[in-house]
Amino acid sequence: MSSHLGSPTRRAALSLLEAVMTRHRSLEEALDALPKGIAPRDKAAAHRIAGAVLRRAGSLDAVLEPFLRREPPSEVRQALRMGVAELLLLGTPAHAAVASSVTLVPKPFAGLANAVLRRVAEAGSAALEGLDAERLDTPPWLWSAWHAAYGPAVRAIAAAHREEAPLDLSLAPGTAAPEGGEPLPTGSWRYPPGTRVAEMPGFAEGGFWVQDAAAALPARLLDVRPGERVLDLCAAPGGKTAQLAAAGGQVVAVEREPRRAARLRENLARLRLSAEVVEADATQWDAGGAVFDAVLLDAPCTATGTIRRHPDVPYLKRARDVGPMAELQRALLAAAARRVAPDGRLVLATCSLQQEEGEAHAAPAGFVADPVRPEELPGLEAALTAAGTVRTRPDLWAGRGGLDGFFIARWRRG
Ligand SMILES: C[S@@+](CC[C@H](N)C(=O)[O-])C[C@H]1O[C@@H](n2cnc3c(N)ncnc32)[C@H](O)[C@@H]1O
Repeated sequence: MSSHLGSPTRRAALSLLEAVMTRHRSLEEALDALPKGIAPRDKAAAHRIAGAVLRRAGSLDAVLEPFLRREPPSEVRQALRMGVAELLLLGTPAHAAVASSVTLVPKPFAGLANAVLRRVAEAGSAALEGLDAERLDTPPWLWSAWHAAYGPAVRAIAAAHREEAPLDLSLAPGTAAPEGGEPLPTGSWRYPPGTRVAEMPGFAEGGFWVQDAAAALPARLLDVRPGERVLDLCAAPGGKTAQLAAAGGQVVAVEREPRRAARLRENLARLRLSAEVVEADATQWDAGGAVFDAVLLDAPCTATGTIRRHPDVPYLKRARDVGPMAELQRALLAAAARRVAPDGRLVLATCSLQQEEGEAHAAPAGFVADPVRPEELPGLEAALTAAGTVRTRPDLWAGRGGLDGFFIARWRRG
């Protein structure tokens, strides 16, 4: 982080943190709500600072703890967290990190901020030593749920959430990968964290789209052949619709939110792929009796598998959200099953690490498991469960930049 980043960046970072941590808005919404005049470079830098604070807030608070006798106002706490993050995580020179955080707090707190951050700067990275960072930076309800589901691997999952995720691309058939990437055994291409896709050569021409390597698996496992009738339920922004259309499917894509459906159409237009986009609630949609050879349900979920990419998720979701989400998924799964042709197949995917939203889902009535085979998951055999479903986790492919956490099940009419 360069030392000359001015206050527009830090003011923007502070407003992002207030939006997410105090008002429980998503980081994406908060980024959209930043003043229009802010330069893209400042916006990206603000995003990076806010991301570092969201990922490590528990550790940052533990560093601040000895210096705070009473709870400061929320904006002061955020400015202090930002200062500590810049000092200890982002490599900002001490004088710039201290001075800029001090200017963010109301006058009566300037002395406190200055004194605290100087002390932290003196301690340097030693201030983080000995902390149980994995636990501190994970909300207790997620820690317990993951411990119950994955045992000691909870620590590796939490550690993976500290790292910024790489950029993964899916390529349309016949497209050459942009320079600087690494091919992954499952077919995606991986680029270093922070790579800006819209600036990559070929983006406007539409040969590729952003999609985590794990997010690319569900559509691949549906194994669509050219000309098949394919239904994509809960489709926007359309990464999976694009895969299904690129495989030659005659795709109907159903999405409930009009703004998201509009984005899906824009994305398909950029990619020069076609699908019939239907704006409807998939549980209510009247398909007029139509059935499909292959149905993909990428159901809405708590998204706890995407914390690496969305460090705001732990501040937006609560333990009590999981049950109702699983209930909605069951309703969507029943609706999806009704649209499967007599010899058709069905894939369910959720980007959650919560087992209620994954392993707990039973085959719909009249369906049997269509177990995924190891050769369908090259390099990712560890993600295959005994039941023939797929469970990816952020700590898989650890030396390679990790993966989002997905659950995938495949069934066919029995
Ligand atoms: C996990 S996201 C889908 C991501 C998408 N499949 C992709 O690959 O880009 C879930 C989507 O489901 C939509 N959704 C939620 N409930 C729905 C419903 N009842 N019917 C249709 N779409 C729904 C949400 O608006 C959201 O766009």
